[in-house]
Amino acid sequence: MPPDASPEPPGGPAPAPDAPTGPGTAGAAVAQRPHGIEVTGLRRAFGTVKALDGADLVARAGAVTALVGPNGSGKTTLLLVLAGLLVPDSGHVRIAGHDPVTDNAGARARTGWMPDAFGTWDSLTAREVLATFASAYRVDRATAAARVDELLATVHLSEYADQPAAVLSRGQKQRLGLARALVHDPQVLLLDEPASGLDPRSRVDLRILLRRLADEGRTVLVSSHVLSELDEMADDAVFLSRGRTVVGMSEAQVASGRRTWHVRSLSLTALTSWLESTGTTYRPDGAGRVTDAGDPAPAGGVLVDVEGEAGAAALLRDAVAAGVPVVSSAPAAGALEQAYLALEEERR
Ligand SMILES: Nc1ncnc2c1ncn2[C@@H]1O[C@H](COP(=O)(O)OP(=O)(O)OP(=O)(O)O)[C@@H](O)[C@H]1O
Repeated sequence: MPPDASPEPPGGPAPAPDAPTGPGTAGAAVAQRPHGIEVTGLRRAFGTVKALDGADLVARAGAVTALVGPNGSGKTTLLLVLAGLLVPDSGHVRIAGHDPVTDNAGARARTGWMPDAFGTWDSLTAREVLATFASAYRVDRATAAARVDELLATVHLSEYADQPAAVLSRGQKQRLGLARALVHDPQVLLLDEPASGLDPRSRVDLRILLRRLADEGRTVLVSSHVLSELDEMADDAVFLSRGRTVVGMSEAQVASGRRTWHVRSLSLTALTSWLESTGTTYRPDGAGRVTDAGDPAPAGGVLVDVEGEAGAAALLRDAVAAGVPVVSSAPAAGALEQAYLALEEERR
């Protein structure tokens, strides 16, 4: 049996979650909900390798938080500890107010975990896989049957409901893994590289679903190497490096940092002359966008570093006021990617 496919959480079956969504109960449940994820000073070593070396993290309820870091920085180890599947050496963890070490069942009842590769029992049908997990989480039969059908539809697997999981493609298994993570209506979602193996349509669906789950008041923590994807879905970001949190940022902080913008003009000469006259440094965009080698005023673009979105707005305003025929001005890369690269640069 794959390690992540255990139907029964370690420490015994989880009690039913305390976040009912039925009519008349949701408001009270939301009001009582403890908030998000809190991690302080988390350490976990494998022999001499310090996978987590004093990591701190806060992920808010009602928001999608991106967990970002290079290979081997400890993201999966952190998610395994949060999911109650790995005991830390030291540190403090709260999942919706519950400690996964001292109250493993309580924490896991409130946590939906999607590993980077979802191992299923290949002889069970997709419906049976979800029903088995629902039963392990003590979801009552009638509720479970309805929720399984609803989740299969949500992840576009209804037509495979009665097919053995063995026939599912990698991307379809990922989607089944996402449904599995949601089967007990958890308050906190932990997703390790959820988009890997998904086709473009499924990635868009995933983004919309995660936004909806956060809007419902859940805490969503998602790791991915595809920063452009995280950019589009995350409200906050936590950067991990060598087992430590290097920085936690809100969306507003990420947007206000120094970033490279790509500015394109109908006349490259007019643009570069104006930038030089204002003392603004720029770099060629490397795109070879000159439209006509013989054109005395070819169109083209440059890269300019500016302070946040306010700096970009000021640059555009001043260029247009000076008569530069600007046709576009946009970030050269996503905010998370630029923040990540800047941090990497600092660490060298
Ligand atoms: N079970 C294990 N036994 C020994 N070392 C481990 C184990 N799990 C993780 N490590 C080590 O701990 C460090 C952190 O690994 P982890 O998988 O948490 O990183 P990651 O940020 O998820 O990496 P990636 O982005 O490549 O998935 C790495 O040096 C890794 O080799």
